[in-house]
Amino acid sequence: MTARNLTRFWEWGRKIICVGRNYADHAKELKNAIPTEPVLFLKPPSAYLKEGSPIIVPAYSSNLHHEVELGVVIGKSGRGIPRESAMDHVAGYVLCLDMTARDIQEECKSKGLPWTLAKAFNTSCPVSEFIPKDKIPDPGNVTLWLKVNDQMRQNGSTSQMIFSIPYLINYISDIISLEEGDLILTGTPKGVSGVQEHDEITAGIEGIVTMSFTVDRL
Ligand SMILES: O=C(O)/C=C/C(=O)CC(=O)C(=O)O
Ligand SMILES: [Mg+2]
Repeated sequence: MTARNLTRFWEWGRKIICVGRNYADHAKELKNAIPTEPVLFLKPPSAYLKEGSPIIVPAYSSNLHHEVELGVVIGKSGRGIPRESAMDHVAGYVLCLDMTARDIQEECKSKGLPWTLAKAFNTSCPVSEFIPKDKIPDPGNVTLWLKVNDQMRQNGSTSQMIFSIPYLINYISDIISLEEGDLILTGTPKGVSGVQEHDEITAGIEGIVTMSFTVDRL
């Protein structure tokens, strides 16, 4: 695989590994305890969505939430990757939305069931264009923002992450081997809220990238 192909990594069919509750202010807004180790879940590659196509609210949900997140694109495979060399495995970044059927997630949590229906549905992972690694020299200190219909809902810095990107790469790769083209979603800052059919979501990494998606129902 060449670096050129990696700019369309979402077509490779690789894993999407998501980290939850990685910002204390978001954990608190959903009344969760601050985690002492990363909370992980997965999305399938069919969750990817590129600009130009709408986010589809799952028919079984009436409370779809946005979560803006920094995505880390893996460029070099590995398992048990030491924290010290973790950044050598990063090819670049994307801005991501971890679209979440919050009502279904609450139901799953109360029944002790996995979050698959809430997190892994088609179009649940809108992504920006690929951002080469050198465009973000310090991914631990960028501002993520998200607006719905031009109203600011989320605005936070990756400096607020509980577990850093090197920590996450080390932790995840001890459990799940990382491959070229995998994507790690690093969690969302506070301000998650509901979206409706016809809403427009705009999000950005300050000074680096912006993206927009509309919301639709089938
Ligand atoms: O535990 C909850 O109620 C919700 C957790 C999440 O949805 C976690 C995330 O996806 C996140 O923090 O980004
Ligand atoms: Mg999330």
